[in-house]
Amino acid sequence: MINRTEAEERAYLDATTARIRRAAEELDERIRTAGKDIVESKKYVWENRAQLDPAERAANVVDILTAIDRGESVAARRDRFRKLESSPYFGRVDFMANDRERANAYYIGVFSFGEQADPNQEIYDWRSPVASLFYDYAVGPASYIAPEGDVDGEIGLKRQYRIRQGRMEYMLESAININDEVLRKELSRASDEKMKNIAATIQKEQNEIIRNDYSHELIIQGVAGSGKTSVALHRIAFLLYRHKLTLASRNILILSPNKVFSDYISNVLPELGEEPIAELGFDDIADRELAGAGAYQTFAEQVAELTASGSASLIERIRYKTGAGFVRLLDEYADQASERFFCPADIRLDNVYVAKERIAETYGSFAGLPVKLRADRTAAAVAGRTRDQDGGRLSISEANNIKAMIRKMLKKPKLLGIYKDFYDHIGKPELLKPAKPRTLEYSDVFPLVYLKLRIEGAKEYGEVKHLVVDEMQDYTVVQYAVLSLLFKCKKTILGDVGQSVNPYSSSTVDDVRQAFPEADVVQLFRSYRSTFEIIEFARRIKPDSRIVPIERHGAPPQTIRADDADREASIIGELISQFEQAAFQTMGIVCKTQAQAEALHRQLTGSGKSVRLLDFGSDRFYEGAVVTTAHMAKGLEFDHVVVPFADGGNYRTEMDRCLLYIACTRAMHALTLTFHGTRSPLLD
Ligand SMILES: Nc1ncnc2c1ncn2[C@@H]1O[C@H](COP(=O)(O)OP(=O)(O)OP(=O)(O)O)[C@@H](O)[C@H]1O
Repeated sequence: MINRTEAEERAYLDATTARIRRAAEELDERIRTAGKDIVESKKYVWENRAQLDPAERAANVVDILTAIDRGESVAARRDRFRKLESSPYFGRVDFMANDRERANAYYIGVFSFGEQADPNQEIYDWRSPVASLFYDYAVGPASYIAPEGDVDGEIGLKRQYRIRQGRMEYMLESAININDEVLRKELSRASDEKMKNIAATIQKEQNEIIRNDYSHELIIQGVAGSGKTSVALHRIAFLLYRHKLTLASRNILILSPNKVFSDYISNVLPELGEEPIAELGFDDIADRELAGAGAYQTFAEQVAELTASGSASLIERIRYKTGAGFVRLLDEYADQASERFFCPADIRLDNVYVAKERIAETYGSFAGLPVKLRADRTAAAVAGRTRDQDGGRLSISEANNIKAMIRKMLKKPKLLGIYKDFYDHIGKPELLKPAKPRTLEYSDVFPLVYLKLRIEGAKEYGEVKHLVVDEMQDYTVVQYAVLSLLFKCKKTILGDVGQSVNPYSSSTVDDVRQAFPEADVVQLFRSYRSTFEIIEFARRIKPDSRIVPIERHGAPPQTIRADDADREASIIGELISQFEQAAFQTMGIVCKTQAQAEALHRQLTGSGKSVRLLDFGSDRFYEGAVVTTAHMAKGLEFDHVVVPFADGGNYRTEMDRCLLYIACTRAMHALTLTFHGTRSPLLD
């Protein structure tokens, strides 16, 4: 066995970092030489431009571009080596395959490094087949799936390391699975400005999801803090590694709830050596599909309206339009509207006659296609088959004439007209009510998009080969129906039905499955973000949650009663001052409504506190103290969370319960609630 003792491990680490440094320096040299060559080649082309013929010039340009490409990929490798130099590996498994006589020590890192010839000198990428031993097994019998088949054997040793700046901070030997002690140490650290990779401490139940390469659609239902987002991003990194030749970062798209969240998660893939992936919001989809169709409310505006007041008729409209039966009604209407919009008539030209019955019959044979395509196909088919009165083929101009006449038989009203007609058709015109003059309510936006796609046809996002949908509970059945038309690719869909910010239009796992009946579903119950005490506290707010805390302890959450509103604001001010003295990086003051957040932010900054407002207009996550709403804070986390206005008037309904639960579960290490008046009954 190599490197038995800690001293040997430290010497091995020094030797390894030195090898990596040398390799990085060699690459530096190659980059410098390549850079010089490129400059020389450019100079040559420029100086000889008069003598070179166009073909030679083009060939030279291609050479230069290829050299630049090559240089960039060498630079990317060099950057990976530089990162490795600081932290080459985090784990080790000694594994002896049954058909071998000796065990190999496999060191596992974020990237691979070394010569294939000697496994003991190599660092294995955490996504490589052999690395799965590290995540899935304790010491004892184990197996992994290699490209050539299953490899069975025995793990004799498992170690974990924390190495930073080339220095080993600790090393732990574990007979059991990824050591709880290491995980606890990792989770106890103060937060960063951005989400970090978890490659060193991926848990077995998470690893199974990350390495799932077979599900076309995978739904991850996980409690707050169970690592869903982290797991989804690591799964993407895994798939990019496994399918290098066919899948690239540009083929992956994440549908994210807002720009702050996108910014927050943006470091994970680059840390894992992959390019960042593109992100899109449902608002972008609406903008793309409804360009020119008129104004509409945004999701944020709907949430603001609901959290501030939420009239019974608004709630009824939202409920109706997000119910499972609603997509069926839209489908039925789209099917028959396609028939209604097409009005065949006899065609009579000098020497040609086409009966309307023939046109109708041809149109019928293209049932199922979007109307415009259906009319085009009908026009082409009828014009191609028609003969003149003498039995001869039609001239080109006659055929074009007939095609144009048939296309005109499609009497499709404008999109909004169709949508209004839909409500008349189902006998519920009162359900279409503008949010303000000439502005559609948010609950109408995606039914309208869906109807448009069904009637006019969907233009898919062709380059996308994998779609990640985060916060799945906040999208409606209709939105999933829209996704199923626009994205036929593989999908990872994740969320938590217990964390809906909009209970009147949220989706359950079953709702999502209606759109993707073949989807596989996995569930996560262990929560990693918060201390045991914070999770116990959150569980009181939502007793039906199946959240399981991990054994990491901290101060019990505090609920502070103030005498009045001014006193409450000054208590929050004091908490900010304490935070500034503490070792924490982030503090989230999480309000229920946007109006409350704005007012509190004004008050705090007015009294000289350094605190930012995080709202729907924000586009990045900040360190320090921020005032925000539960809706915005979804998916984020803070070292210390303060929940102001936790009184019975502010938090009382079932929707408030969800918002309060979301706010509390954003806390990693400390949680404080403040109120004046009566304490919210949801806390007891
Ligand atoms: N295996 C792990 N090792 C270390 N940290 C982990 C692990 N799994 C999750 N975490 C940490 O737990 C926190 C929560 O993770 P993440 O945000 O991915 O969870 P989530 O399920 O998406 O949360 P939520 O739904 O509440 O927003 C993060 O700080 C993440 O780094």
